[in-house]
Amino acid sequence: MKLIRVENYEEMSSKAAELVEQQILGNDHSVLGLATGSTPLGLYENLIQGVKERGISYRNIHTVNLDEYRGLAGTHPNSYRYFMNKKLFGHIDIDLENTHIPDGKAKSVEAECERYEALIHEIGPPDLQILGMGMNGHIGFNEPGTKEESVTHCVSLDPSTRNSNARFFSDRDEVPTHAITMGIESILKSKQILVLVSGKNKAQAVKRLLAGRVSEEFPASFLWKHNRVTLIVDKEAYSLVAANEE
Ligand SMILES: O=P(O)(O)OC[C@H]1O[C@](O)(CO)[C@@H](O)[C@@H]1O
Repeated sequence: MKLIRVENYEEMSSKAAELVEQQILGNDHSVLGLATGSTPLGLYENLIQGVKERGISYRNIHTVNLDEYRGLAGTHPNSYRYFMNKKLFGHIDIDLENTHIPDGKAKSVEAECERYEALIHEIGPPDLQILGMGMNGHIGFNEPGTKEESVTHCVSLDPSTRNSNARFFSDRDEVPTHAITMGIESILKSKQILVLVSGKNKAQAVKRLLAGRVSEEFPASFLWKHNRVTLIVDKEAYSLVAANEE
C-alpha cells in the first residue's frame, strides 16, 4: 500500500484529483469507480474545476458507483444517484448513460445485484476505484463480517453506519436499513484503488488499517490483498499512527 500523507482535507482532495486526472489523461476511455459520503466531495469539486480550467473531458469516461440505499429512487435527495448527479455528473461533460449506480428501487434485489455485478464485468473492472472508509472499516457498504469472496449484494446496515449517515437525513429513522453494495471481491478486481481518509474521527480506523492485519472484522484490511492501492491520509486521520511513531 502506497501511503501519501497530506496536511488536511483540501490537500487530500487536490492530490486525489491530480491522480484521477492523470488516469483520464492516460486513457480517455477509462472506467472510474466512484464513492459517495463526505470524503470525496472535495475531490469532486476539484474534478469539476479540472473540466472548467484544465480542459479535462469525461466524454468517453464510464463510471460505476459502489453502492445505493435500498428503497430510495434515484430522484430521492438522499439517494446516491441524486448525490452523484448533484455533486459531480451535473457539472462535467459526462454522458449520464455511461454512469452506473445500483437501482435502490429494483423490484427484485437479487436480480439487481446480479445485473450490477455483470455490468461491472462488462464495462469494467474500474481502472481506478475511489474509496472512502467508514469508522468501522467499511468500504462501500461492506460492513464488518463481510466475506472476501463477496460480490454485489444487499446488506443490512450496521447501526453505527446508520447513526453516522443520519447527518444527511432529517430524522435518524429515515436512514434506510439496507443497501446494495459492490462486494469485497468486486472492489478488489479494480486495477488500481485510491483510498481517501480525512479527519480525527477516522484516526482509529487508519491505525487499524495500517496495522496490516487482514480480517473480516475490518473490511478495509482486505485492501492489503491488492497490489496497487494508494492511501491518501491527512494529518488528523494519521494522528494515532503518528503518536505511536514518536
Ligand atoms: O466519507 P464518509 O461520509 O465518512 O463515509 C465513508 C464511507 O461510507 C459510505 O458513505 C457508506 O456509508 C461510503 O460510501 C463511504 O466511502
